[in-house]
Formats: sequence, C-alpha cells, structure tokens
Amino acid sequence: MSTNRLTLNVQSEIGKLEAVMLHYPGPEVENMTPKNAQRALYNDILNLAIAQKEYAQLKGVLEKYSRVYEVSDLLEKVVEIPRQRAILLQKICSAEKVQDYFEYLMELSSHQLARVLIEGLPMQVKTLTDFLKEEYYALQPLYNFYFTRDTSVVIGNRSLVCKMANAVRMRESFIMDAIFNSGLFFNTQVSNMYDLSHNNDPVTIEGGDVLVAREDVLLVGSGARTTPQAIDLLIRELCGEKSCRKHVIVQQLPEAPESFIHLDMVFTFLDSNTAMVYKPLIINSNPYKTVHIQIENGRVIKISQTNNIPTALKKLGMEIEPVICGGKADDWDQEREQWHSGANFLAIAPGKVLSYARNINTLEELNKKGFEIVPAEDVINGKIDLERVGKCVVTLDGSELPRGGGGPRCMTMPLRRG
Ligand SMILES: NC(=[NH2+])NCCC[C@H](N)C(=O)O
Repeated sequence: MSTNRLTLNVQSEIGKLEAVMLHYPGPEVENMTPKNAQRALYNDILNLAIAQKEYAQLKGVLEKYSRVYEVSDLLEKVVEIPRQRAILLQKICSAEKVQDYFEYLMELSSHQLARVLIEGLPMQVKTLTDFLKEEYYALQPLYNFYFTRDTSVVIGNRSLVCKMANAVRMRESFIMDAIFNSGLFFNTQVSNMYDLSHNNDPVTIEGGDVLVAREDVLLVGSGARTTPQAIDLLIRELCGEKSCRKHVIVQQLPEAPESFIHLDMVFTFLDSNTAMVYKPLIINSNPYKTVHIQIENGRVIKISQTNNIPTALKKLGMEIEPVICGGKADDWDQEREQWHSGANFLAIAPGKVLSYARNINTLEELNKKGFEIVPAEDVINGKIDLERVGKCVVTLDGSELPRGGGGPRCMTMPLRRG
C-alpha cells in the first residue's frame, strides 16, 4: 500500500485548494446523436476539440496552485489489481445488465479497460435481438464525467459516494467508489449512498447539491437530483454523536429548467463573507422553501423554515454579502447568465475564484465589488501570479463546456483544502 497517500480534508468551500480531482473530457463527450443527447443529460452536442481547449484552461490554472488528480489515471491503477477490477466490473455488469461482457472486460489491458469504461463499449451484435436494438453501446459513454463534482463529495475527511438520479451517470460513482476504497491514493473514510440506501429508489443525491459552508454547517439543495429522503439519510450518516456538524440548511429547487439541477447553479461561495447568488431563487420571495435542521449529539432537535440561505447563515454567524448573477439591472441578463452557469463559481482560495468569461454582466458586478478580472491564459503563461493579486476572478473560455450543463464548480471535486 502506498505510503504517500493524501489525507482528504474539506471543511469549507473557499479554503486554499490543495488537491482536486478532474477529468479531461474525451471522445465520450461526442459519442452521442441528437436522438440521445437528452438522455445523456446534455442541452446540445459539444464540439470536443473546442471543449478540450477550454478545459485545458481550467486544468492549467488549477495545476499551478493545487495538486491535480486525473480520474482516468487513478481508474487505470485501480483496475490493475485483479480483485479490485473484478469487484468493479461485477458491480457495473450487474447494474447495467451486461453480464455477458464480464469475461471480455476482465481480459482487457488496464489502459483499454479504463478507456472503455469511460468512452463506452460498442455492442457486439450476436443475435437478431441485438441487431434490431436501436442501441449502439452495451456500456454507454460517461458523457458527464467531466463534471467530477457530482459523483462524490469530500466532507471533512469523509468521501461520500453519491447515488445518482439518472442511470446514465451511475457508473461514474461506481468508479469513484473503487478509487476511494482501493486505499491506493487517499486516507479517507468512505460512505457509499448506494449501500446506505438499501436500494431505496427515492434516495438520490449529487455533489452539486452539497456545499460545505463551515465545519459545522452544510448547505444542501433538494430538487431534481437530491431528494429529502437522501438528505435525511445523509444527516444520519454524517451527523452522528461524535460529529461536529450541527446545522444542515436545505434549499428547495425548481425541477425545471435543467439549469436549476443543483444548488451550485444558484448559489456558490466566493469568499468568507461573499457569495454569488441567482437572485430570483435565493433572495426574492418565491415558493421554494429554505429549511434549517439543527442537530445535537447526533439527533435532529429542530426543523424550521427560514427566509433564505443568507438569513439562515447570518443566524449562524456567517454574514454573507450576495453578488447578483447577471447583474442587478436586468432580469433577462440574470436568467441568461444563470443558464450558462453564471452562478457556478469555484474558489481556489478565499476571494480567488474561477468562472466563465462569457457571463459579462456577472463579471462586471464582481468587478464593482473589487474583484480583478484575470484571463486564464495570463495565469497559465505566468504573466499574472495569483499569489500576488488580491480578490480576483480568473476567466475561462466557455462556449462549449457550459452546453454540457455546468461550470467551474461542477467540473472540479476538491479533495483537500487548507
Ligand atoms: N454540479 C453541477 N451543477 N453539475 C452539472 C452537471 C450537468 C450534467 N449534464 C448533468 O445533468 O448531470
């Protein structure tokens, strides 16, 4: 067993990012047709070459300031171990009903297998039934794998493997589970929401909905992807007697449009006292409830409705100044920029955040609040050293990536923050 394993630890959304899990998008992103783009959870079909260039900016900036783990490299190492390979493949083949392919997959080289598990496995047509099926793949490509945020969450030292709302993303979390449980790379305690749910269908939870506001405070979105049943289970699992977590603030989200799939599409932290918000949902009065759950000695002692997330946080001593996604002036700008992940920021240190360059009204608003706008390329080529600037927003080109349905927070899974 490797001795230089990283000890996972995330106690906030803004502490200095020390290690992060990424997935550089590959052919899986394009392996779809207009007919199945929706099932792939995409709004459109991406141009891979451009998406990769854009993603390279994200990765380039993160590599300068943090340790970057590429999920496909880790997967390749895990499946090199025959026992780990067999466990993972058994899980996948049974969940995706492709037991016939188990032996074939067991025989592939580790590199080949990692590729096939991510990029998809074309069906071997052996029967008329296969021939007449409208499916091309036996194992669907993992179209959404570059959104590493969603399939697991590090909370404190715990890595929570998420139970995805859509079958098309399930294999992603099986892979994360295999990586965390392999013991090869990380010191962490793993909690698997599939196992904990005992096949209870309504239990689904995704990382985009879970924000570690403070050591003792979690914010959780409840909507299309994360259910109240899953949040109850999460509380039972994470807030046991010895745990320090005492408050869970739940924000209900609309089921549609799909840009509201996760809480991090409408609320993200920028600094210890600043957050990016989508005003219609987070500030204005609306039918979606905000609920404060208080926990003591491992037991829920009070559940009450509260005004909104900023009010709930204020009560807990976290005064947050909201910055309005899309700017204050125009509702349409707010809607349009939220749609393009304009509220989805990743903090790599307090007050140092990453965002798409396209959301100009949001950036202008940040600029007014003293955030310097820094193009990603200037950071990558060394023109600007983020250690030497104050509050800033590093801007990434984003014409293709947001069409997959997310932004910088969705595309990154912090493993360790300072
Ligand atoms: N954390 C996020 N907001 N992730 C966005 C994920 C988008 C992806 N197409 C999905 O539907 O699952």
